[in-house]
Amino acid sequence: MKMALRACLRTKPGLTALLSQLSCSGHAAARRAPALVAQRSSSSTSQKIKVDFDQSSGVAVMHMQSPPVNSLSLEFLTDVCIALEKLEMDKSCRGLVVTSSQPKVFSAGLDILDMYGKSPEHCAEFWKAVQEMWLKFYGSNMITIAAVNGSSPAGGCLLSMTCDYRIMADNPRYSIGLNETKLGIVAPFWFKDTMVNTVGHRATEMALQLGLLYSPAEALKIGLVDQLVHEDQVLTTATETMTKWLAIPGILNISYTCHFFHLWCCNLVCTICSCVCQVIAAKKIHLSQDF
Ligand SMILES: CCCC/C=C\CC(=O)SCCNC(=O)CCNC(=O)[C@H](O)C(C)(C)COP(=O)(O)OP(=O)(O)OC[C@H]1O[C@@H](n2cnc3c(N)ncnc32)[C@H](O)[C@@H]1OP(=O)(O)O
Repeated sequence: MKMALRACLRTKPGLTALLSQLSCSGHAAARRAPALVAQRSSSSTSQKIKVDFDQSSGVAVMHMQSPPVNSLSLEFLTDVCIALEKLEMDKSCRGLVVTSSQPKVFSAGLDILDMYGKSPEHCAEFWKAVQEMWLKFYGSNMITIAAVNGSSPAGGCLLSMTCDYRIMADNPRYSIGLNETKLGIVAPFWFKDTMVNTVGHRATEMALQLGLLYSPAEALKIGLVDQLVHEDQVLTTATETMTKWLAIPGILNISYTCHFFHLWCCNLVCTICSCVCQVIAAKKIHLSQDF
């Protein structure tokens, strides 16, 4: 699925334009962008994101450093999008590892304080930033690996699922999953679709209906993560794994993408049809009650 968006971005200038319109240009441009210096190794830091880029390997590591739990606030999401945009523009950067600088937590998901009691304008901007993060990761031209070195509920799980590969710390105290139902929230359809593309329909159905959070071992079993390693090895394993992925010529990825893009389009059409059917059904019920 991620590959599909990537192919689409490569082949359809229209979508690229659409994505760049959706991109950080509004709120993000107003913020100071961390610069990536063209040298062998460089480091750029915003308040909440630190990016180390090794030019010799073409791999960048994005450290999320927003205490206490890397919750996805508007400010945090904006910094992530700016950093991603910068890396994307640098054609020498081919791989990205995302990890957390916070102990025990990869990301706690959407910042609940940024969603509660805020103006409609703030909520709209916040929600746009969430979608933008998803689009930028899923549509990235880079190979992306999530080094999940702590718990990763809800939006944190979504973030990891937008990556090509997930390595999680093998610590039973950590958990990962889309637990929105437990919070009394319905996960948006694109959260659901991202999970379907990762673990399949049945596992997603169970996970979402019950709002399940999985231990690392359970997550590995259903394919929510791809590999478990000792806590201290998460980042090194991610960079080693990246070498394998980058050894595959990018062109081969593209051929898979066409197939996945087709599936993604079908899925979107089905979702739209199902929404229309629900509206028609609701109207019919309403009319039949009138008579
Ligand atoms: C219409 C919307 C559709 C989309 C819907 C949902 C998507 C989402 O992502 S909603 C967010 C869901 N997130 C969660 O349910 C996670 C809740 N947090 C936790 O489970 C734990 O905090 C976590 C396992 C991440 C870490 O546990 P601990 O290490 O034990 O830390 P604490 O629980 O003590 O938390 C420390 C500190 O962080 C604050 N916190 C935690 N999560 C969030 C969050 N998502 N947003 C904002 N703040 C968060 C927590 O309140 C503590 O604050 P203080 O009490 O001030 O120290």
